[in-house]
Amino acid sequence: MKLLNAEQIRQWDAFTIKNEPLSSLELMERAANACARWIVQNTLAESYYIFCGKGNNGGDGLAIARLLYNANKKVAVYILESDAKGSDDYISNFNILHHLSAIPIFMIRGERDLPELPFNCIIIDALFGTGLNRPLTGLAAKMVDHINNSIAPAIAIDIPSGLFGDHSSAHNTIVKARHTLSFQVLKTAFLVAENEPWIGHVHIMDINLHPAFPDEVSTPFSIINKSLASREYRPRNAFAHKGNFGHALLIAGSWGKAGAAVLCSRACLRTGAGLVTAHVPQSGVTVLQTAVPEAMVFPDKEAEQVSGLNYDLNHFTAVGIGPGIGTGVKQQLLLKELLEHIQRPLVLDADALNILSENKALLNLLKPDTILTPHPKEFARLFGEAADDFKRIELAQTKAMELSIFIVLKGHHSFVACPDGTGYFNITGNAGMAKGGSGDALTGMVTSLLAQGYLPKEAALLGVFLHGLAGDLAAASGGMEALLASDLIDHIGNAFKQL
Ligand SMILES: NC(=O)C1=CN([C@@H]2O[C@H](COP(=O)(O)OP(=O)(O)OC[C@H]3O[C@@H](n4cnc5c(N)ncnc54)[C@H](O)[C@@H]3O)[C@@H](O)[C@H]2O)[C@@H](O)CC1
Ligand SMILES: Nc1ncnc2c1ncn2[C@@H]1O[C@H](COP(=O)(O)OP(=O)(O)O)[C@@H](O)[C@H]1O
Ligand SMILES: [K+]
Repeated sequence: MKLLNAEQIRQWDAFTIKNEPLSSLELMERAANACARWIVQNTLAESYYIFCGKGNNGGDGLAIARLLYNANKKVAVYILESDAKGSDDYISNFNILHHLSAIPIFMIRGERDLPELPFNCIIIDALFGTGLNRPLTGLAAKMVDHINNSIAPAIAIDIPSGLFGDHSSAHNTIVKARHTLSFQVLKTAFLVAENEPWIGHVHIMDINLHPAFPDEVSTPFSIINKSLASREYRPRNAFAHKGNFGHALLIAGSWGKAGAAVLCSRACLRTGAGLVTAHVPQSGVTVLQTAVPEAMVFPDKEAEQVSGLNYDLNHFTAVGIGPGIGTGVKQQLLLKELLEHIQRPLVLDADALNILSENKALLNLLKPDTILTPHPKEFARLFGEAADDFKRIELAQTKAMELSIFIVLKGHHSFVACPDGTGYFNITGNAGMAKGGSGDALTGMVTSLLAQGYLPKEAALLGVFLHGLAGDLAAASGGMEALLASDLIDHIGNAFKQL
């Protein structure tokens, strides 16, 4: 699913108005209806304090006020006064509301006009939406501070006021919403960690924008959703044999970190690879053969670390390297040798990435379409710190293009930067996965898909989606706190079944 920017969402509104056709006021009514319905179904409050600007976001707020009143809720409306006369649809809704004398409307001209907010009210934030074009200052910023200083929860309409949809809002004054009710599609602002303090729980209201529009626009970003993942998925042929599903090689583990090799291998097998060989130090052999009897083991000549490649890499259909290997001289030499000789699809994770960070010249050895799976710290070590999350995403895209590789920037919404300049945000996964071992499972899963013949882009997108979905299914059955990477791996099968 394409990820549209604020301007494209505005164009989608206009396209719907022209082609459905309907009036913009009717579309606003549809949006307000969806929000009011959600508010009635999901909240119980003594009263609703609705803060409105004079643009269309404020128009939404005025319509919501009327609909909540019609649903027997106690409402009061506070309008941020400005020199602007207000958008047409704002004015129409203001006139309708004005005639309903039962709803009190207050104009806020100065700080003294700000109402006291009782603890048992709900604040509806309809001050600014996607039309925000600069950070809030003056009375608007004071109003937001006033909302944020209240203990009553705020529900933001479309986007918390003060937040930009498509770029960083660091240092802005922004409404801290408990819930955000947004329209039709996710905005980029909801996908980055730096906005977590403002957006609360995001709920997407379907307002039936015209389905033909997304096909007409091109966007660099997309969302990995179930339909995209299902399109990538290739079910197994009934007459298949293990030779059809490739042979994955995983180079992982060191003394005290044999678990990384176990998790990685198990995830690789659970994702469907025909054969899995783990190259581990000798100390890891018994651990691996006991914990994952389905995997074959290639014991290194060293006891505590992997140190060399004494086999033909062409024997394997895909290779994953990094989890728990350490960053010593021998591992550095091993990685260099691997990068020089490999002719197969490759995934680099964890310590393999840390070695690259300390030996940047190795980046030039990366073959096209290699997949790197850094978390934000590993990414910073590799490519430098970014000023904010949006800049980090931009940097990932630049580097993916420059080096012709895939970069899976891991996080709550992992971002897959592709060498063709496109990028994909994942929407599965949960905070239960924020625990050592989850990343090792991802390495095994992506390597497994590569081994089975999925193209690197397909493997990265499907792997990230299934990994998050398996985490979600595991969390649904055992809760987030208790979630182990092993539980995630045990749910990979159920994740496949949902495709
Ligand atoms: N037909 C449509 O276009 C629909 C629009 N919808 C709503 O319309 C919103 C967008 O409405 P608008 O484009 O009118 O924009 P806003 O309602 O976000 O308001 C923008 C207005 O505020 C001014 N402004 C921007 N930044 C400011 C700042 N920092 N300080 C003071 N003033 C500032 C702008 O000049 C503009 O006049 C969406 O977020 C959504 O809530 C929905 O009703 C769905 C349908
Ligand atoms: N809060 C979260 N929401 C969704 N996914 C998460 C969250 N925290 C971690 N993850 C996922 O778990 C994995 C953690 O990987 P990583 O940081 O490399 O950890 P590890 O120490 O297990 O290797 C990533 O795929 C990441 O996207
Ligand atoms: K808002």
